[in-house]
Amino acid sequence: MNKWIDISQRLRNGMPVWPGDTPFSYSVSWPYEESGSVNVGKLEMSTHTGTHIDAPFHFDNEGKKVIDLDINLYIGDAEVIHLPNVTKIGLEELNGRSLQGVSRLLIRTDHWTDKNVFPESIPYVEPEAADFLAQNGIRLLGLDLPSVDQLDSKELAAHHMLNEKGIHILEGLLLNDIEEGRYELAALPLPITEGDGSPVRAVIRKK
Ligand SMILES: Nc1ccccc1C(=O)C[C@H](N)C(=O)O
Ligand SMILES: [Zn+2]
Ligand SMILES: [Zn+2]
Repeated sequence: MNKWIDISQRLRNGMPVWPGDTPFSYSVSWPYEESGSVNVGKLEMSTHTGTHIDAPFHFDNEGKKVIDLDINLYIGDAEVIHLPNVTKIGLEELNGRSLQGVSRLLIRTDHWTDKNVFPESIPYVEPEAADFLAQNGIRLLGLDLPSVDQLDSKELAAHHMLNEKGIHILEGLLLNDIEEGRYELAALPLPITEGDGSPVRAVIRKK
């Protein structure tokens, strides 16, 4: 049996977040010395910190919230593909990839090299790719990038197109040393009732 591999960014003070968004903060708000029995921590963070999922409510006021998402999306077989040196993820880049019998696709671009700094530019998903992925049965798309759209995009064409095609989004994976192939994935969101997104602990295991 292969071992589970952690493909999540560590949540830590000072970690990079979307420009202008809430910095990640963990502190012990009620220390052992004061309570007499326990350390109790306190978190402040954006729901889009590190490795996380987007709920459709993130980009659509009428969209589903985290609690409405089917947990079955986030556990099961996944294919990892490596697309190094791409500036976009479109039909050309995905051409010839066999996605037979798998509904989760994780794309390793290696583009976000220094995970201590937010990237300046990233490859983005082309709307036509969403169509292709949906036709191939993909329901969850994960990337080693902080967005599926260009960082300065206001239209968020890829977010919307993926959502329209029934494809859910997982962002900020760590896939540096992960070779292509078939894995099992588990990346469950927290049950945040009104959530527009949620951090996840994403893990994979080679099949
Ligand atoms: N946190 C933000 C603040 C302002 C504008 C966008 C974001 C995002 O998080 C977008 C990104 N595509 C995301 O889903 O993580
Ligand atoms: Zn997000
Ligand atoms: Zn997003």
